[in-house]
Amino acid sequence: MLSIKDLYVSVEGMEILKGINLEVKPGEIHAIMGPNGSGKSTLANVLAGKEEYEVTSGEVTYSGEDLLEMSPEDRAREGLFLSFQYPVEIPGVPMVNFLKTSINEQRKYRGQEELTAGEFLKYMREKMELVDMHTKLTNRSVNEGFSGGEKKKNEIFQMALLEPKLAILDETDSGLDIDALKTVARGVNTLRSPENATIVVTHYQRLLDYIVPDYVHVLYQGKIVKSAGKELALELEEKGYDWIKKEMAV
Ligand SMILES: Nc1ncnc2c1ncn2[C@@H]1O[C@H](COP(=O)(O)OP(=O)(O)OP(=O)(O)O)[C@@H](O)[C@H]1O
Repeated sequence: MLSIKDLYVSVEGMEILKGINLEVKPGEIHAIMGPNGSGKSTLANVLAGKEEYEVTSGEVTYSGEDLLEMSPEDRAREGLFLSFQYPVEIPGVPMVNFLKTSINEQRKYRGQEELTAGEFLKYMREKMELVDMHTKLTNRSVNEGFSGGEKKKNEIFQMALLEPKLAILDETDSGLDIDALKTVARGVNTLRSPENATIVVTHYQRLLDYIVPDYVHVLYQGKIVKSAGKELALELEEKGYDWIKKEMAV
């Protein structure tokens, strides 16, 4: 589904990713952990197609296509979803309009009929239940005045509606209370299928109690320096990153 080969990325002339290699197959959940500033969000942003990140070398293939050649819009239409570390507010754009447009854009691209207002509302209500979303939020402008946790939950709600092939969740757990964390995990787990994959960027093992990854990778100084099963997250929780830094120094 996603194949990253020797990816180098710079921002404002500074090299941040220094040779990332990662293979994600359908059905898999990968967790990316690592110290602050190691390049986790940069990786997520490059995959989403954010402009200020310059790919200086390497390849990224998504469903057999060159992802780096695709516009951010086409990436989204092809089923790539990124939840941001800091979701943006879009004042004046009602949530319902935003979501309906997103869904229908995707359906048009896939040659499917657009949903009518009634069909969309029915679909939206189903998904609202799944992630415990309130109409007091869906009746407002996108993310405007939402609390940190509400923004995160809203991202998962959008994900549940769009049913992406590959979801990249950047620090979805930050700012969530324990009940919201479980709700978010339920949303992610419901989407889990042999056809879909998820990459979760997180600092804390606790999220991985609920979204159980197949692989955990440690990103350090722009490279994936360690990959293992879910037990690696427990080891990191217990020991921190110093032992990995020491191993790298040797
Ligand atoms: N737009 C930018 N301009 C300048 N530097 C940037 C930019 N984006 C990222 N960086 C730098 O790149 C490095 C990696 O940042 P990134 O946000 O990818 O790290 P991270 O692993 O996600 O960190 P955290 O765990 O703190 O969220 C940092 O030193 C950061 O300051």
